[in-house]
Amino acid sequence: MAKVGIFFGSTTGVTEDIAHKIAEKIEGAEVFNIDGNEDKLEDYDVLLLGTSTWGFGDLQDDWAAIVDDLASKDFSGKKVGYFGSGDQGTFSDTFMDGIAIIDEEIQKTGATIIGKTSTEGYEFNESRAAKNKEFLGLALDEVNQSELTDERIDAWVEQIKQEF
Ligand SMILES: Cc1cc2nc3c(=O)[nH]c(=O)nc-3n(C[C@H](O)[C@H](O)[C@H](O)COP(=O)(O)O)c2cc1C
Repeated sequence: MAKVGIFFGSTTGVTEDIAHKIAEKIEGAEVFNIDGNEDKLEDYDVLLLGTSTWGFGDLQDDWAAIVDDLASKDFSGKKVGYFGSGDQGTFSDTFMDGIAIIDEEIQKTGATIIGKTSTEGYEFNESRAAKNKEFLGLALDEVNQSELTDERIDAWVEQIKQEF
């Protein structure tokens, strides 16, 4: 069975809670704060990377501290999925941008990206994490659409399990 590692960066705990919810649905998955655990990324076949976005389109601080190191890693043979939390109302021009900043580096590692999702059902102007009506990963908005979070997680986990 594929070894699944879930790594989050979270400033106020929102993405951390989401990481644990995802872990509950994937047998054997292990959860880590990316802060201090960057070296553990190597140990898993499937990496689920979770971040929030701060400032205007800035990566969450703990990810920002290590994101430049990612490009030098060899993740060929690994599958990588992204999940993020953001606010599509107040930050409608930079919704979920953090995911895209991580993805730019992961693209250099040889990993296969899994878990893209439709942008249908969201209302935002711009997102670096959205292309051709698809997000690079799972987009969650606990500020404006918290009632949709559980069903979005369920659907995404079912989707990525098919892609492991
Ligand atoms: C000052 C500030 C800036 C933010 N900037 C963005 C942003 O640019 N894009 C976005 O999608 N969300 C933005 N957010 C929303 C947070 O990313 C969101 O609340 C997130 O769930 C926080 O997750 P965390 O506690 O795991 O860090 C911002 C929130 C605050 C308070």
